[in-house]
Amino acid sequence: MSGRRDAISLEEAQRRILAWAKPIGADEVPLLQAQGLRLAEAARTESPMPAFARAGMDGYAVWAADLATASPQSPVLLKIVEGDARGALYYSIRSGEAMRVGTGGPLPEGADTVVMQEAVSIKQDEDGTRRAVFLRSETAGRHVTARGAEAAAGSVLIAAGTRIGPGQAALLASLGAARPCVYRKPRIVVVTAGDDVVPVESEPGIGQVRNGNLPMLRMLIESAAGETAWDAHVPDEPDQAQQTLLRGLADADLVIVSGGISVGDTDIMGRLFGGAGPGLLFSKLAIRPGSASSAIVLDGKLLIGLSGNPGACFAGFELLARPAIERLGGGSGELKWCQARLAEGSVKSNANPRFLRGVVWIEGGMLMARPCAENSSSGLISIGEANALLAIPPSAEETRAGATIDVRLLPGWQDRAWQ
Ligand SMILES: Nc1nc2c(c(=O)[nH]1)N[C@H]1C(S)=C(S)[C@@H](COP(=O)(O)OP(=O)(O)OC[C@H]3O[C@@H](n4cnc5c(N)ncnc54)[C@H](O)[C@@H]3O)O[C@H]1N2
Ligand code: MOO
Repeated sequence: MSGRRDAISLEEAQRRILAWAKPIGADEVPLLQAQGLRLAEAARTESPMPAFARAGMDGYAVWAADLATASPQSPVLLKIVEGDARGALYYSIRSGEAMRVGTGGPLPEGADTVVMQEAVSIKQDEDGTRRAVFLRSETAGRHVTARGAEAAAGSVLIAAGTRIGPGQAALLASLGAARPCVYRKPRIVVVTAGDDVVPVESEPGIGQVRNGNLPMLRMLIESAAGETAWDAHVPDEPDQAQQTLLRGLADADLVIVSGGISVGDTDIMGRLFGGAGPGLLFSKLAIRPGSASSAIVLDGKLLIGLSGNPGACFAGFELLARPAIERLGGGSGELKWCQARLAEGSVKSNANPRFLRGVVWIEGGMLMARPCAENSSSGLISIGEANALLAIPPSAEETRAGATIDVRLLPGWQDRAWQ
């Protein structure tokens, strides 16, 4: 058996994965536990935002027209009427009056403007009446946020599917959403495979390596807002591998396998992808690295097979597993690309698109990119160095410095981009 498999394009592979993956359900959770999850229902405001016209400064609420003629030579004096200490929700002023207001407090009815207290002096008449003295006119509406200035009643403030971060938390809290309804966190089982892979605590024998893909995949899953239900390592023993996979499929929303997926004699997972069974989505991709990536639906669950080669495993996760996890968690799963200028040297093109681990940075307001050294499928160091995947289009020629290429920014890419 040659083990020959038909390659499909990355776009087609992503389409097949996303056609299968659907959000797995939604729950109400305490607001703080919603961090990083996606909102399942749009958040609306029932009242206008803000709900009342609000003072932007500590000072005096006035009717701006009263100050039209104010100047140092001809001050305008307005009678101070009393509000409460924090503002004057139930108070109103008339022409000729001013009222003390605090930052964030409601504007009294009749007022349209706030004058900062630094620009106002107070004068007391003999009968005890206090007057505010204004030396300048003021534009109507100054230092006032109108009722509904941010949003009208009934507006959608956060669209369904939005990931919840600090800004969304502030908004949800202001709406009283103590337990927002969010898409469930996808539960993932990670299975690494191969007699040649030993636990991190062990001393590798000849031809063996430590299991670096396991912590890498677990952290990648975390960065995609998924959670690892459990992980396991299986030796090159088909029955054990099958048992583990079946258990994984029963427990998880998605199973990710690393290693043993190719056509070699010991590639136990590869046998799964070798036949063209009904659930097989693909078993080879026309990309480098990551060409051995595979996917199959078994027992109604998705199983993604990634290369054991660390660099290819990483690329396969970013291009296939991340979109699947995003989609299961209520996102679109669509990978966004932007453009960067290739900074130095030239990059060898291939008959298939290449997705190189690279570094992007900002220089003169432009996004620049360079591939990491040792960008092979088995490369390890470049995974830690990369903050982007650089898409090198297929071509007979090399891609030269100065060319504009598509780049996929990796989570936390800014940390490096500004260094
Ligand atoms: N005749 C063919 N051979 C290969 C093909 C092919 O189409 N025809 N595809 C090649 C490509 S592309 C890749 S990528 C690899 C995929 O191999 P496997 O996924 O089966 O990976 P393994 O053989 O299990 O391991 C490869 C390599 O990676 C190391 N490894 C494995 N697991 C881990 C781990 N958890 N942590 C760290 N390193 C790991 C392992 O020691 C091997 O060195 O197949 C090509 N061959
Ligand atoms: O999946 Mo393999 O990486 O193309 O090296």
